[in-house]
Amino acid sequence: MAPKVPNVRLNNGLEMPMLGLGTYLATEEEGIAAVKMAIDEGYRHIDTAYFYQNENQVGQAVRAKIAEGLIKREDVFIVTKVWNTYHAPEHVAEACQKSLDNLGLDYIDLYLIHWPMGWKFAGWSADDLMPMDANGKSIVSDVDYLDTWKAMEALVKEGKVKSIGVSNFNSKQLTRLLGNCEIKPVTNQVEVNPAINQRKLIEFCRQHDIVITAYSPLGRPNMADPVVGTAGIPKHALDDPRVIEIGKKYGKTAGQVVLRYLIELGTLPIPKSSKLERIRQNIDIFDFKLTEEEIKVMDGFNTGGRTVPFNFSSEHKYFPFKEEY
Ligand SMILES: NC(=O)C1=CN([C@@H]2O[C@H](COP(=O)(O)OP(=O)(O)OC[C@H]3O[C@@H](n4cnc5c(N)ncnc54)[C@H](OP(=O)(O)O)[C@@H]3O)[C@@H](O)[C@H]2O)C=CC1
Ligand SMILES: O=C1CO[C@H](CO)[C@@H](O)[C@@H]1O
Repeated sequence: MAPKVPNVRLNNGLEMPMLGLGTYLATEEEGIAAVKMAIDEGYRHIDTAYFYQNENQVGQAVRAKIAEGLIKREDVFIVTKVWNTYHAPEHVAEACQKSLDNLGLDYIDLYLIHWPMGWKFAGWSADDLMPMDANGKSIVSDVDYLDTWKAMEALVKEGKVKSIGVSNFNSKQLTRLLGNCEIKPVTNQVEVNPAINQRKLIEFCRQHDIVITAYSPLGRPNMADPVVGTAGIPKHALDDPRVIEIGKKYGKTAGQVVLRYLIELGTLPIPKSSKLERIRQNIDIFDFKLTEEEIKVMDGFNTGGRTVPFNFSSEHKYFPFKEEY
């Protein structure tokens, strides 16, 4: 039987599976196959984004599994995100509708502001998503994320999305949002892995009843990314003999130990894989627990180094990574 993933209760009373499938760079046939395999293996939470240009594939896979009778729509938690070029309130509803159309679904479980920084609107096609100046810096817009948020709240009221949240927000930005919103964000999706364990941001969010979704939970081993390359990739724990040794004790791989560590931290990891063996492994982490000693070993990898530093937008007034957390 496929492992069952526990749910967490969100601050709006809805539930969200504690682990999901990441899909960045899983496009075309690979994307469809990965999501189908994941659903077969027990995943009930899928993370995508307009920016990934694979909502269509995610939707195809989910709808196929519904048609097969394996799941019902309400059994699966679909997360997608409004991209930086669509922050103007007049673009948010259209961006959401495009995501719904791409997915072929009539509601989104969780819709996130992908980054706090708004960029210049350049169009709706894949080529329009990264407006850059001659120096390779993103061309900004001055939209305030509080205005974007109001448009997100309207989507909840219209029933197009069940929950809303943010991604890549720091604690100051969250504080400002919490002081100016009608609907609280249910999650902040940020990078969390042993190299950047985010203990302070996790504690801050816990105090405000916001769950942390952990992106790049494995530190993107061997992944070449067209946006940030491999330059930002911090040394990860996967090859470390101590982590491999901890895994042996439980009959688990180093990857499973890393993902379990993120669960112990209280986060919701969304590892990406398109390979059946890893899709299976990455969800099979709910039958063991790390000891305090083992958690200390994992804490020892924390350097604060980011896989996704996003430096080309560092001059934006809402660039999030200049604050400590
Ligand atoms: N909000 C945001 O700004 C961001 C959100 N995200 C989201 O988070 C998801 C996960 O993060 P991502 O950046 O993809 O990085 P991950 O840390 O999930 O790493 C993915 C890479 O690790 C490989 N891999 C998967 N499982 C294992 C394993 N058990 N052992 C060794 N290697 C493994 C995958 O290869 P293979 O497929 O060949 O198995 C892939 O190359 C994204 O896919 C996306 O959905 C990510 C970045 C930013
Ligand atoms: O979600 C994401 C996936 O990774 C990309 C580049 O590394 C990011 O731009 C983006 O935020």
